[in-house]
Amino acid sequence: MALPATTTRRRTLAVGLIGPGRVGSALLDQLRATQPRLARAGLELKLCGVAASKRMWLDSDDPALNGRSDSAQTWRPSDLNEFVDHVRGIDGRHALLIDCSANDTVASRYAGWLAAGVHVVTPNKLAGSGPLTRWQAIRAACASGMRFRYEATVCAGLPVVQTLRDLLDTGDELLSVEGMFSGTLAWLCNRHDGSQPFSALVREAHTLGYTEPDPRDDLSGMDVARKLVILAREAGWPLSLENVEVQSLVPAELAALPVDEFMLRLDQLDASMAARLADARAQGGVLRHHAHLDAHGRASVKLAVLPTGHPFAHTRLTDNVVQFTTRRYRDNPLLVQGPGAGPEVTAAGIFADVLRIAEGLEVRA
Ligand SMILES: NC(=O)C1=CN([C@@H]2O[C@H](COP(=O)(O)OP(=O)(O)OC[C@H]3O[C@@H](n4cnc5c(N)ncnc54)[C@H](O)[C@@H]3O)[C@@H](O)[C@H]2O)C=CC1
Ligand SMILES: N[C@@H](CC=O)C(=O)O
Repeated sequence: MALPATTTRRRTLAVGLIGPGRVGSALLDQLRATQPRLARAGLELKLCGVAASKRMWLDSDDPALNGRSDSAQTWRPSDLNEFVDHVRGIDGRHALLIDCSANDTVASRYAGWLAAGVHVVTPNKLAGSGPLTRWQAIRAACASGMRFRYEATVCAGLPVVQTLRDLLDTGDELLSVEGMFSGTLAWLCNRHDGSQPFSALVREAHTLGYTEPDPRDDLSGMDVARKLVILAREAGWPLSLENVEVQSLVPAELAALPVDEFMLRLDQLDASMAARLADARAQGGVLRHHAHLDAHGRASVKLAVLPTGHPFAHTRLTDNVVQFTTRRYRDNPLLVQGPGAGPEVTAAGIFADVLRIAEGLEVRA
């Protein structure tokens, strides 16, 4: 539903952002830039705080701290309980937390926040793909009317979760999903032509904000496995990560290193990736990172050689492709395709979730 150009219906949503990294910062920029337009549409997204892993900012509520810094708003040590209490406020206002971290401890708090009357939006995949019981507790916590939205967990800003939701809510039945779900691997496959080492491309993808905070999550296939689990659960299938067959590109000796050390030893991937490229060319094909999920609970993620005439061979840059085969779309699957990684597009996916929640808010005095 489009925002009205102008309105007399005014709503305010108190917002707290957790994880001001690449995606979180892009979202803050977008929130700032769209404020006048939202105000005309009767919506105030009131940023009440930002929490990083070690410190947080709350909007000027501590006279002692503010006094010391000449009334400027001040950063202080991070404390999620204090942060959430502050965003909720004491006046029963509408409140929303946006988790832009990739942290499991933060994800483990969602059910409690929802139960306490706070909406949650996140691109963090760890709740949707983590322990099934935790996922079920989050869904159960929404029963009181709180909203939990996570569109950006699957293919960043592309409307994948919502498309599946709409299919199911209108009575369709999911039979299978296949496609390319990693923006990073799509970009790497498109750029890996032998003119520079694979490791240099991984570093560039990291700098561009396409990879996960730890790029091994992408290279190991785990990021895509998480997306399959999220989609499966959306369809009502009780899939967990251990049910997904995943082919990793990370050599065992690099798997457990601290991330900084892994980045220093990235060139250890170069020889095997050069060999895979040569093999694909010898077969007259291209490398593509491919995933598949079906109603029988089969789920797999792998780097495949596809013929050059295959539709997935003609994708560009970070393009993801998600192909839903359903009862209605059985002969000709429904496709969602486009850029699937990067701070800007991911932030826009999160922002759209925030607006969907805001749209449903009742006006409170
Ligand atoms: N980069 C992309 O294209 C996409 C990213 N995502 C997801 O978005 C999330 C953020 O990704 P990036 O911004 O790229 O990562 P990032 O590493 O740039 O930012 C993560 C932020 O979270 C903060 N953080 C970590 N632990 C925290 C804690 N306990 N409390 C508060 N803050 C904490 C870090 O300090 C950092 O500021 C991840 O969950 C990622 O999977 C989802 C779709 C696309
Ligand atoms: N690192 C992820 C970002 C989006 O989920 C990817 O490359 O797809």
